[in-house]
Amino acid sequence: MDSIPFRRETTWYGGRGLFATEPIPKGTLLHTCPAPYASVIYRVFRKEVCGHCFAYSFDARRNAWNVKLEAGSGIWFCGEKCRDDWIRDENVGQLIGGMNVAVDKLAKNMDKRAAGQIFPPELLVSNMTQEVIDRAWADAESASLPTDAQAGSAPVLEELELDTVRFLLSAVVRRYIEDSAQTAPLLNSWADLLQLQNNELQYICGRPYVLASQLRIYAFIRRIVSSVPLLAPYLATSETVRAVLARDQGNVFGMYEMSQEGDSEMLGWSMYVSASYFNHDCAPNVRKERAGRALLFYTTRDVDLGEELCISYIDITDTVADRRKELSLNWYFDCVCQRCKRELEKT
Ligand SMILES: C[S@@+](CC[C@H](N)C(=O)[O-])C[C@H]1O[C@@H](n2cnc3c(N)ncnc32)[C@H](O)[C@@H]1O
Repeated sequence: MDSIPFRRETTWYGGRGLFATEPIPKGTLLHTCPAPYASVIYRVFRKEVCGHCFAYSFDARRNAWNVKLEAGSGIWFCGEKCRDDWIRDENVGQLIGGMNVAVDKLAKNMDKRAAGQIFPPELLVSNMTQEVIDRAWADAESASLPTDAQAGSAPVLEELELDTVRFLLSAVVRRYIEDSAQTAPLLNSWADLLQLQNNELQYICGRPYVLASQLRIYAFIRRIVSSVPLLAPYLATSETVRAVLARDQGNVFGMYEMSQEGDSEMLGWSMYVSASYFNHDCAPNVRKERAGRALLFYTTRDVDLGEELCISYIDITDTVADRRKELSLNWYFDCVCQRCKRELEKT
């Protein structure tokens, strides 16, 4: 099929979705996202997973990890091709490698005894509003950067927060690459990313402690980037970091590796902008497949003209109650799909 057989439209239940513009046979490759806009491999997997193609690279025959380090980057690769492609496409100006090393260095200097501390405590309010959030970010922006004499006073971050730092930095570098036009955006631009659903208020209202965590992350990133003149403009305000954080929840994809036994392990997460327009259905007609850095979307059955194209965000073998709970808790919506409707009517 030469043309794209779907288009983006407003759904009857709010927001946008993708709808078939012609009948589409089962097994059709609908959409390919060649590379994520931003991504991170969990630190614990960094030496086991290729930093470019995201392959889990344990060599069972040699009982050894197959991944080779690109010196000075803090990133490991399954082989030379991935390393060279990464240097060419991702590590423009050695920014990502440099950022990774700087994150590791600053993280080492954190006072681990203080890990987990939550501040400022006044942000732990249960009646979180957009106004409280906006004010907190404005205060964080106007806070002055520590002087060299205070170099040891880096904000203390937990492991997942440090992974979030790396995820955000990958977005900052991607934005810089786009602006400096060193390579054309592969598929999605910063402007496209900004069009994604913003879940900031829902996320923070549901988990008020997240706001203080996000501000610590921003303070940590400012410390790292203040010494990199090319990236400093993106951190002068909180716009870039806040925009990505607001779209992280509810729009990103887990990076999974399937074992031969059929278990899946989450290795990290990534943001593929165009792929985020697939809504959820508990009886989906589209499945996604990761092929290296790319995400591919295939129809799982024949689709009629005008039908919405949906993937599943969760384990659809769960009961209707469990599915709805999961979607509400972690995806912030009440599912309107026909399967939920049918199953709810029976209960
Ligand atoms: C990844 S986004 C999908 C694109 C989104 N509709 C938009 O306009 O940006 C996920 C959001 O879409 C909506 N959504 C997706 N599947 C849904 C469903 N089955 N029922 C109700 N809302 C759904 C929810 O607002 C959810 O937070």
